[in-house]
Amino acid sequence: MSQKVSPPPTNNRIPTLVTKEREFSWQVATNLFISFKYAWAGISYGFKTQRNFRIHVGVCAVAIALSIILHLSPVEIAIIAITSGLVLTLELLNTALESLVDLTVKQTYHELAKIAKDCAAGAVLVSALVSLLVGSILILPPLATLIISAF
Ligand SMILES: Nc1ncnc2c1ncn2[C@@H]1O[C@H](COP(=O)(O)OP(=O)(O)OP(=O)(O)O)[C@@H](O)[C@H]1O
Repeated sequence: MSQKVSPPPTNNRIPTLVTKEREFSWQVATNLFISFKYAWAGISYGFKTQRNFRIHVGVCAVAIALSIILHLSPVEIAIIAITSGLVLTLELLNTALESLVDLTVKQTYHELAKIAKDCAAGAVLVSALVSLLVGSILILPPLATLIISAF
């Protein structure tokens, strides 16, 4: 089966897409404070609209709190913080990608839209499972010791 292949972009077309002015953007943050404001708006949108994001925030907060209460080593706490941060980051990227797909195809079915959304959701799931595994390995033994010693 033959497939149509587009030619590579010619050199004189590339610079228009890579200018500092970002002419295709509707608005550009003018300073660092405004950039933080928009980043916070994204996190806030994720928290308000995505049930999975709220669940992950809760689970990550409990995992980090437990690792501090159980006096895990700084490296162990850092590992739990990194894996937690990865899950939350991927959840926000998943939300961003969902919005982009919806913006592109609206309410029409498209096989590529399905692949994009399924893969993004899969990335979140992989990170959540790894995070669960890491949390269980580091938190469960000292937690079990604490519970047993209490009886
Ligand atoms: N335009 C589309 N074309 C084809 N399949 C789609 C389309 N929109 C959604 N789907 C399918 O429906 C599933 C659910 O879509 P949705 O937009 O809720 O994404 P999601 O990643 O499951 O959402 P969330 O992360 O919020 O649970 C997608 O994983 C995909 O398989």
